[in-house]
Amino acid sequence: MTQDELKQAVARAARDYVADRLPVGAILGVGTGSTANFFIDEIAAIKDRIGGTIASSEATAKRLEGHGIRVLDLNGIDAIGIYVDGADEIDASMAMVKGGGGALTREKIVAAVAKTFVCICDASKRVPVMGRFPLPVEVIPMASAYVSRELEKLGGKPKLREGMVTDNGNLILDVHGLSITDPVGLEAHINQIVGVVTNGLFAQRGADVLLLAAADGVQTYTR
Ligand SMILES: O=C[C@H](O)[C@H](O)[C@H](O)COP(=O)(O)O
Repeated sequence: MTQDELKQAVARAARDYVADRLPVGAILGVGTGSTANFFIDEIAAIKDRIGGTIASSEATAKRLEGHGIRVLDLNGIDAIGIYVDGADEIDASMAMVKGGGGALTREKIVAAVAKTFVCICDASKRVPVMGRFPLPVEVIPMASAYVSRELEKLGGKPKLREGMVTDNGNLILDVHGLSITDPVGLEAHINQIVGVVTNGLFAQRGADVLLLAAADGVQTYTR
């Protein structure tokens, strides 16, 4: 199976998960990226039972609206039942690296509000130790050089993502060369550097459910 076929399979499994578990009329959080895009296309078929969605990026909002799926303002709602999103890496503790598409901050906000975080991935994303995928860090533009120096002190090699401005008007530093053996500690440590908006480690609030697609089918893991 190609990687796209695996993404399609896991997106279908996530649609079924939502159809089974999200109460009719409840709010669904929707992630960003190529796997999330397959999921958005799948949920068009069940849009009448979804009360509305919270999008984790402008691109996701546009795709949802293209299917006639209602996109709401997070400030107008107080609960999200399920949040479905992809990841760049996920480890055995269900901690993730996210932000390959630059949407990490809004994704982290939606994840914080959601009752259940369902991560959807193909099997290539599951790793024993995270860090091979460069860790994205969203920074306030005027602080990018300072934050880079601070990240170097942690042993990383930050690289400014060329041509990328986030939906929030900020920059992304991709930190190479980390071996993330303490995801919770590293997430907290990087987030306290002045000028960092947030980093792509989702460890303090990891996934609750992982739907993982491999050639022999989609497996479900729970935290
Ligand atoms: O900012 C992007 C998100 O964190 C994505 O969920 C992540 O990069 C995975 O994307 P994809 O499904 O395209 O591999």
